[in-house]
Amino acid sequence: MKVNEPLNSPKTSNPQTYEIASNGSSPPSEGLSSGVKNPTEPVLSPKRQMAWRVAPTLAVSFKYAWAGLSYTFQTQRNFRIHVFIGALAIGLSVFLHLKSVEIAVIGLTCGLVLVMELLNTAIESVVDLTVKQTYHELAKIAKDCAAGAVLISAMASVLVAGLLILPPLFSMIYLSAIN
Ligand SMILES: Nc1ncnc2c1ncn2[C@@H]1O[C@H](COP(=O)(O)OP(=O)(O)OP(=O)(O)O)[C@@H](O)[C@H]1O
Repeated sequence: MKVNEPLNSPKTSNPQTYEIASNGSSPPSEGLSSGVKNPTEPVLSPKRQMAWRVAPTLAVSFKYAWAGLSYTFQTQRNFRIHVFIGALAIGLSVFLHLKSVEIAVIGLTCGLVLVMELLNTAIESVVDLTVKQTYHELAKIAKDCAAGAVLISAMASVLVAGLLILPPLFSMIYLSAIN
């Protein structure tokens, strides 16, 4: 796609043009060195000029991350259920003296479910921000796919728990019943 000078730049009699790659990536900056600004620059700038606010320090970044976790915990029932089940699974793994690598796999799987829930919440918020209370087929696809991602991760965690936790748990219950 041919792109002329950015809208906010002064018009010249011989406007320079550059090619935007068909895959959407930005053109090389060397070709823009003669005063023609790349219109995508504010978006791609490390300073993120499109952002309303950028966290100035690492501590502030953590504060915002905690705010996201806190929001999701308070508003999403499924997230609270997954936190509870995850804590239970890791607690049981330690109680049953599973191998370190097994506890690590269970921890990673529980973490994956929580991450998916957080991303699901983020996507829901962006979709609601975009379409508000109107129906849109693409909004439905975005939300349904995000919910599907959570479902897949939850099913994987059930499989992992079934393989790693249930056998030693049942043998412990069986042994304590016959003794
Ligand atoms: N703006 C919209 N346009 C079209 N369909 C929508 C829209 N908003 C929601 N939906 C449909 O309603 C379903 C439920 O929406 P909701 O916002 O509660 O997402 P959800 O993933 O079910 O939420 P949660 O993860 O909290 O259970 C979506 O999966 C989607 O199919």
